[in-house]
Amino acid sequence: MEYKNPLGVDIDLETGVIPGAKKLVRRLSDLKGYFVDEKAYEELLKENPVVYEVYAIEQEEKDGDLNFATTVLYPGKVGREFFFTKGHYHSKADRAEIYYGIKGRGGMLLQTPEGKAEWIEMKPGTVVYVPPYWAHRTVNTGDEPFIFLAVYPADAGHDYGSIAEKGFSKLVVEENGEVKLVDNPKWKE
Ligand SMILES: O=P(O)(O)OC[C@H]1O[C@](O)(CO)[C@@H](O)[C@@H]1O
Ligand SMILES: [Fe+2]
Repeated sequence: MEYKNPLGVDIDLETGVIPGAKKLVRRLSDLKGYFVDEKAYEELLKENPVVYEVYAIEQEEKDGDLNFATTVLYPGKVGREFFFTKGHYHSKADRAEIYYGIKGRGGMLLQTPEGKAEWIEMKPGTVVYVPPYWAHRTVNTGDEPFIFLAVYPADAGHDYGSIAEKGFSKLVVEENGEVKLVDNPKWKE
């Protein structure tokens, strides 16, 4: 029987970097059509800031194996919408996921395929259980990088389709200095 080698790796708790991980960078230009305020999007696109970076250690997409990744989600807004990750369902829809807050302030927006949304605030030490079938997006509501770890089935996959098309049923915005969940005007049942 051939066994894979165990791995121990230290996450840099200040920067979120995982040594030896695959790095993925998402700039504002990778998020075209995701933010509601298109005018504000076009304006900020002139700087095309990095919105988030992912450091992932991923296995072959086999049932029963696990991936883990840190995401460094930078502070910022497009109009009144806080910076967020694209958000996705899993290609194998019944795969769950665990998130763990490492640094900064933010939260997770989750939603069922029917559009029922939940918001879970996250700070260092928060563990979030993402149940099977729920789409999930992380949002930086603070003014420093929001860093978290995610552990997910190696065969979960990422289904971006319907979120890229319709977004989530709720937006996470700043209103009078508060974090508010408001209905997404673009959301069509
Ligand atoms: O894939 P998204 O929605 O852009 O999120 C960024 C990353 O966050 C994770 O959910 C966990 O780090 C990755 O699976 C994903 O690629
Ligand atoms: Fe996921």
